[in-house]
Amino acid sequence: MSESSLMDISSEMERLDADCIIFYGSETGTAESYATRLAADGRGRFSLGTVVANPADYNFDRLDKVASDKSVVFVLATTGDGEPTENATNLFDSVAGEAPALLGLGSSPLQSLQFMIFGLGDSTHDHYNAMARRINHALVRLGATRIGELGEGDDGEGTLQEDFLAWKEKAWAALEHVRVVRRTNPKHVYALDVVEQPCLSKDSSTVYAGEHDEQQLKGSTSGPFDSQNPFIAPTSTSPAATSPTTRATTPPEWPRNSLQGKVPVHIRTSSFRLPADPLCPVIMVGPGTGVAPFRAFIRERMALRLRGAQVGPMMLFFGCRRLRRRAW
Ligand SMILES: Cc1cc2nc3c(=O)[nH]c(=O)nc-3n(C[C@H](O)[C@H](O)[C@H](O)COP(=O)(O)O)c2cc1C
Repeated sequence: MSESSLMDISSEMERLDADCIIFYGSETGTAESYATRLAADGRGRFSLGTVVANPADYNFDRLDKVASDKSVVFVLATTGDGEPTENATNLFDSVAGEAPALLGLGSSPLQSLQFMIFGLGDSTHDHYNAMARRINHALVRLGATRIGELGEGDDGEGTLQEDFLAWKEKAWAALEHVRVVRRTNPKHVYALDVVEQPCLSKDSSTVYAGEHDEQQLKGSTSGPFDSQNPFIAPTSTSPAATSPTTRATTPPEWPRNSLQGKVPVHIRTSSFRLPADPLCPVIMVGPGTGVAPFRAFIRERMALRLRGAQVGPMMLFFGCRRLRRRAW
């Protein structure tokens, strides 16, 4: 795109009535999907007008024009040898290049800009998260104020997802301190009745504890848990293997302080399903928590088999970077 056809950020935010623009620098799509999730989160939780934007389409030389009641978010992967992704090169040149045009506007041209930033990187590379670090440094040098921490997700340690989720919560909390944002009740939250069954323990064969994520295994999530600070138990259920009344079981460490007869459950629907034909052979590759739906697939076919149905062969490949991370 030629320089003249690049869009002006502040006019575009005005046109779209956006409170928050989220730029992603992405080579293989992860940063883009995180930006999209962040935008949905901001809309759902705070009714923020969020827009996801490709930096390749925008002119960053006039970042100073962004109004002080707006927020700019950067979700940036590092590629090459500590380089910006292809779609973020103009962002990099305008903000962190050798002679940013913005510097021609004075010593602190971005003093009214407030930004949030999360980097995606891999600590096995020499220039870990170089893109987010350099953009963060350059923006602060140009006078901008960061909201929350500089988030760093580590693909090398396999904690990208957990790092992102942890950063996101802190970043939203920081935004609440500097902006008048009101939390809204998230959609798709169901209040399920809690039925105490003292005869059950965590070792009972009918109790399924879900897949714990990295933070829960480390014990770094803490209550009180509610819809704004959810206790996440990534899990997947098989309709053939479970009855409607016992389908959801709480993990043994479920925070009992939040159970007052009802438990709010946010169900994220997915279109990820077994093939309709039960005879179809299935090869499943599920590293990390990605193995959760496959466990349900296997239980589904086991249940069908126990009922006398013919089912196709299944192969599951589970991978993780280190033996000690093998949670299951
Ligand atoms: C070819 C290549 C080069 C990379 N170089 C770096 C690097 O220098 N520093 C770093 O922290 N991460 C590096 N990474 C890791 C990526 O930033 C990380 O995997 C990120 O999640 C990719 O996000 P994306 O899917 O949005 O492109 C590299 C990844 C690839 C594939």
